[in-house]
Amino acid sequence: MADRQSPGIEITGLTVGYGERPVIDGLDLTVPAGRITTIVGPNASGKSTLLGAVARTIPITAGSVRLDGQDVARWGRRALARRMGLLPQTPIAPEGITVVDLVSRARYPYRNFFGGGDTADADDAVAEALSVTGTLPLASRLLEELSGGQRQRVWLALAIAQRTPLMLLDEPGTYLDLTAQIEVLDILVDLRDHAGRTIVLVLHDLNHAARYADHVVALADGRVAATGSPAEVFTEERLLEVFGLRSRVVDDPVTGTPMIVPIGRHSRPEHETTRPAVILTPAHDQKKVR
Ligand SMILES: Nc1ncnc2c1ncn2[C@@H]1O[C@H](COP(=O)(O)OP(=O)(O)OP(=O)(O)O)[C@@H](O)[C@H]1O
Repeated sequence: MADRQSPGIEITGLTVGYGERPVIDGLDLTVPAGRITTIVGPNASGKSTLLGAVARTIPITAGSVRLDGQDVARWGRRALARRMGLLPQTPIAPEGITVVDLVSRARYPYRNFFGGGDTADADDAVAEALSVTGTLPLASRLLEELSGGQRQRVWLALAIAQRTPLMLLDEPGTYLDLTAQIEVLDILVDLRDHAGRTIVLVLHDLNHAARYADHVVALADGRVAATGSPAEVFTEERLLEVFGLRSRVVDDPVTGTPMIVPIGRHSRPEHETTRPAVILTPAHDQKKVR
């Protein structure tokens, strides 16, 4: 499944934050090579900060991130960008850029100082990325004129066109309808299986994480609260502990992986509903019915 180029990540003693107080303090974590790892956790638990620290878009205070056993801090920008690509939660594009021009920027790390020197298959990489993400028909459109979901697909195309052995994706399903979210996750499985990529993605949808992850990392308050297979991490006890979420965990009828059924304050099994339904009619004429 994984080719020899797939890097695993080894994070040791990672401390990172934005001011005085670190968001992540002394975190140790191993991410397996050639697998899909999902990072889950409540809002503000440090998921994006962790991805940013791995990709070096956020400076770290202490600790190390090693890829293939090598400290990424020693690599220059281009060398790093040939090994890993980060799709952030809210990527920023220059104004007035077309889809094809934006996706072509993925090839920047392979060009030399004069703008040449990319591998012969550069055009293929861009065309293939546009094709698998369904954005080929949008190629000549301006990015700012696209819908949120179309834009999200274009950003994914950019990450794919970079052809890095390690892909870091922060909520790649944002703005996408359910069919498109599943399609994106299926594309990531293809990239793992056929291109041997190591994929790390932040997901809020725990059922998607349970279905698609080989490995799950649950963060809480900047620390690793649980790590392991979906079956190991997604238990009713852990979900309560990490997310404060009451739930039932059952077998997904399609895949057999854990399926999380949340219990809200107003969730009651139908047979326990004893209150009579109220038919809303003008106030003077309300009837209660069984
Ligand atoms: N640029 C920033 N400057 C200052 N504090 C920040 C910055 N970015 C994030 N933080 C803080 O760091 C903490 C972790 O944020 P982070 O974005 O990593 O969480 P997250 O788990 O990805 O959250 P979410 O699920 O809401 O996207 C939060 O308390 C947040 O307020």
